[in-house]
Amino acid sequence: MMFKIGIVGAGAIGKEIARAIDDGTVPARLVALWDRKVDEAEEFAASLAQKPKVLPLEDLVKECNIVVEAASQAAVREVAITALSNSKSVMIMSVGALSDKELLEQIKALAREHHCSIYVPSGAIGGLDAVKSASIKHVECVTITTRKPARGLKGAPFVVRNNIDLDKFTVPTEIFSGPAAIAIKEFPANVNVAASLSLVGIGFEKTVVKVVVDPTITRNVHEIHVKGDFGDFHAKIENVPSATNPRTSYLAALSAIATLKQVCEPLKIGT
Ligand SMILES: NC(=O)C1=CN([C@@H]2O[C@H](COP(=O)(O)OP(=O)(O)OC[C@H]3O[C@@H](n4cnc5c(N)ncnc54)[C@H](OP(=O)(O)O)[C@@H]3O)[C@@H](O)[C@H]2O)C=CC1
Ligand SMILES: O=C([O-])CC(=O)C(=O)O
Repeated sequence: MMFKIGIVGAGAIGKEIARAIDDGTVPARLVALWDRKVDEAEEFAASLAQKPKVLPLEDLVKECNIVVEAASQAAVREVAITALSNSKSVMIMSVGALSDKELLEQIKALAREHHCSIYVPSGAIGGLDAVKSASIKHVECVTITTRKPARGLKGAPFVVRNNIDLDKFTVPTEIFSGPAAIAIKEFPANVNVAASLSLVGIGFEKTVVKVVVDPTITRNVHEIHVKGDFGDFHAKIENVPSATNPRTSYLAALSAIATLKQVCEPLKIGT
């Protein structure tokens, strides 16, 4: 069966995924895409060989069998519920939205009822396979420290509300430390990775997130530490920011592409 994919959100991640389907990296058809900037989406769609239609969510969902959300946390509810209610699987990039337990339970129930899947790519981090395995037994603590240059944190609600002038920092400075449940609301476009980590590990309340503004780096760095019955796990990734959105690491788009490839191919590797 040739998978038919629709993408909601044609920004840094959505466009990269679209190009990977268009050039055959993902063995599927890109049937439709949607973005609230409709004119830009039309122009982008026309630049692709597969000429996907630009359709609002309700229509897009009817055309495809996998719906990709690459828009925003606010879009997740509508995208996931519309897709799953129409018996279409969904891949979610704005994972922070799943800290809402009711929403998570609702979409899991819909997926079961309609025999569909909800895919959450590893995004901008590595090591979720190990954390998932470790979590079969007792895990004591999970911490993720996210370091970004000032431009990678601009506009975050925590930064805006506290009037933090990110450009004034001359040395790496921790501006936030707290549970993932709060971090993903305060930094919705910066720490979706902490949501994925919470979902596979010890949950949104116990996972600790630290956010550091670092004027000495140009990359988005995530460091993970996990301790449990299995031993200790340390991982550090230094991500190149995407060309069009400095908050988003390039690896997040590559991870989405790799996940779609895995969905479309028979061989599944990794925990
Ligand atoms: N899981 C992970 O590891 C990672 C997840 N992310 C998350 O993935 C998502 C996509 O990231 P990215 O591509 O960099 O973001 P961009 O801002 O580059 O692109 C998102 C696009 O979707 C549009 N959009 C937002 N809401 C809607 C909506 N309700 N309906 C239609 N279009 C909408 C935006 O329009 P407008 O510009 O008008 O808002 C924008 O064009 C973000 O939520 C981001 O935080 C990012 C990095 C890593
Ligand atoms: O891309 C990154 O480095 C991480 C990110 O923005 C997120 O998880 O929301």
